[in-house]
Amino acid sequence: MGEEEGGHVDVGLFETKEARFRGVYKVFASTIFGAICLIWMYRVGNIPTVKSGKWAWISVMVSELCFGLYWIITQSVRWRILQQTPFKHTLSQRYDEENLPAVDIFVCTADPILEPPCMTINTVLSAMAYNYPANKLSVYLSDDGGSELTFYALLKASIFSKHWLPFCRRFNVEPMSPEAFFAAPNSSNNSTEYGQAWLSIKKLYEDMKNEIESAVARGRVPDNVRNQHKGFSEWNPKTTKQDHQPIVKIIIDGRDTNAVDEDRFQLPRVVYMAREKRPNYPHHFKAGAVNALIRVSSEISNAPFILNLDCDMYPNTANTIQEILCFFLDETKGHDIAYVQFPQSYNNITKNDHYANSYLVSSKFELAGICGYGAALFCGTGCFHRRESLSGAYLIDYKAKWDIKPKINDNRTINELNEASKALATCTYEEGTQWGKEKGLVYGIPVEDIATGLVISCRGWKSIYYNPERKAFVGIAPTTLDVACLQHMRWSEGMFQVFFSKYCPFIYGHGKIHFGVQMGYCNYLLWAPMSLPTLCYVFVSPICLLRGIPLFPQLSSIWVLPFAYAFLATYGFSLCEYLICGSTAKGWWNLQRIKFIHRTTSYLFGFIDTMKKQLGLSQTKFVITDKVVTKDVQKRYEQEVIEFGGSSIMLTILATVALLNLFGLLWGMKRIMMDLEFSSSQLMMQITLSSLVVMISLPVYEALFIRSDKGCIPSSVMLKSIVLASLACFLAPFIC
Ligand SMILES: O=c1ccn([C@@H]2O[C@H](COP(=O)(O)OP(=O)(O)O[C@H]3O[C@H](CO)[C@@H](O)[C@H](O)[C@H]3O)[C@@H](O)[C@H]2O)c(=O)[nH]1
Ligand SMILES: [Mn+2]
Repeated sequence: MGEEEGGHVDVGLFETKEARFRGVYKVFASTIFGAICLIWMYRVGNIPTVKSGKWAWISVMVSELCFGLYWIITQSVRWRILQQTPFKHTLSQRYDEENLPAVDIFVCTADPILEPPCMTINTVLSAMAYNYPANKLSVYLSDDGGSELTFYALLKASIFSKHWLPFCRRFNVEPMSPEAFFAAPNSSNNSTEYGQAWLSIKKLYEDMKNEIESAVARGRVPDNVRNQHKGFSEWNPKTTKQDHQPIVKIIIDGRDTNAVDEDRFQLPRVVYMAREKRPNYPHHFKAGAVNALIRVSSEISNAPFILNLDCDMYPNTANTIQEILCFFLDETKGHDIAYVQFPQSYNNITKNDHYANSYLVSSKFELAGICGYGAALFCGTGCFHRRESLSGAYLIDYKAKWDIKPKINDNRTINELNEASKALATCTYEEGTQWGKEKGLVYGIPVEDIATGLVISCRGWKSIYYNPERKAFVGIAPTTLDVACLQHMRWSEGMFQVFFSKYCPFIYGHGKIHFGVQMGYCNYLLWAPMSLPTLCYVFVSPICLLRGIPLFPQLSSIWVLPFAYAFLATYGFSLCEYLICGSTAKGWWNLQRIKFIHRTTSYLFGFIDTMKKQLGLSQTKFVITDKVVTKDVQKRYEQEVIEFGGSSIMLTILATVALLNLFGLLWGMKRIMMDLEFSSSQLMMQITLSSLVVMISLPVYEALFIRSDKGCIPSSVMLKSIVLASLACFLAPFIC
């Protein structure tokens, strides 16, 4: 039964294959579903009639109802996992350079301190170095920081590109990001042509990097440079991140035949944009930036395909554009495709991934599983869009227009183009228009990407999730718990807001997207509320343990089986999935810890913030993640030591849960040892649960009581959590 043949679904420029063994999985999943139903039956049938323990029982029952329903919702993404294979060679046979469509690449940055300009230009340089006809390639940098430092860095990068691009071309360099390339161990040999070129290009890079970094350290660009480029006249002492006029500067003009590299090959177009910002106008964060880019680029190059990138996510493979064109240009199915999303990968993951940043299982199975129903999640970066789909078109109205000619014959001067574009990047431009609603990225939600992807899918478009063997885009993952929690808080909050908004997949998507996609979205949209049942479980169970109130069947009862089976089977399966992705068992254990931490802290605050927003008590915000690490922190990161610190409320909750379960465990053990008459086996499952929490919290105890480095938990948090946990023990008789 079950083993399905991985058959060909179609032929053309790309091929789709279904993963095997899904039939076996369906049988397995039904056994778990059976166990969940039995657990629910047990709970409903055994509600205590006496007062003591009744509410605890009911709260655990409701939690289990939530866990069960959430498990059911997450099933759709495991039923039809698709793998895509593009045929680049067929593409190159059918399309010569002349016929290939133009591509616009957007890079977003928002703060020269949190996102160092050197990092940003590495992304720009990698994008410029795509192995793609330069006259068809334009790179736009949106600078929401409105910083002359970023502009300066981009100017420097445009000069360096004249050497870097030929170097990449000559030696087929990958990754095309100079920083990543030089950081990788290399076997350069000074005597070879490559060795010589390597040395001299490295020196050029280091010089440029030093100049940019020292300007950033001083906080301003050198005066002599300022006089060399008239672009700097846009900045004056009053210019701030929140208050400045629109700035658009074409740095390399794609039409200019003199804009060539040292091998006299044409350079791709490079444009700097800082949209207008005024304190009394909402700017809608990244969504606002991308929408301004969509308009500005339509004025300058108007390429039919757009690649969206975060400043920290650099292109890692030179032929990616050819690969995605295989999807878009496929004769039979290509015209339905709105976007092609790649997984997010990071280059700073440690061996056992102690912040669980690699999202291995999501990337390999879940996201590919949603694609099984014809849709992909838009994840903000590493995504190629068809311009029309991003500008609000419905599939029905769309006529294949990919062969729109790039605007090479535009006779306007650079200045005229700059000025015309500026008008599209003002604060007032969007007033009374459909931008942010029907057009472009959706406003008002901190995960603009997820909401936008959903809206596009509901307009009839298909989308593809493509996970190639070699990572196509590589970024920087958070290196402290604080940043990781902030990011997850924004995500969980944003996604829960989508659930609550008019974009709720079950309502907005009803009849427009497959039910499997609706469920697939909810896998992520419901992170925030799932914090409540988790917290209930890890608070109520140890408190009842302290009071000697059993919440689970005793070991001799047959009802233990569904509990044990549901637990062991789901976690066993999750471990297998993780190991199949090629990581370690310790990595899986770390993932469980981080999930536990997020569910008890980040998601709780994400939930609270969503509620506040629903009640009109707070506004949408987007906290940018810090991409800079100090040496000290970097060292602990490499040693896989968790960097606590940051929000003390989150840490207090975390420490209180850890201590409460420790108390519960010790007390429960004592009960068993002292009171043999007491049916100790009734408490065994609670003891097991608390010991699991204790085991997973070992680094928390360590950070509370043993560590003394800067990444430990501060003593004020320690005191607060001891008081809170003791109070909970003390109040236990009144709570349960
Ligand atoms: O006002 C803003 C705020 C952010 N950004 C840019 O948005 C990107 C993502 O910001 P980051 O702080 O790195 O957030 P992440 O959590 O790493 O980003 C993920 O999640 C976001 C939604 O929460 C998506 O927008 C991103 O594409 C996705 O990579 C960065 O390039 C920023 O420069 C702006 O351009 N303007
Ligand atoms: Mn990021």
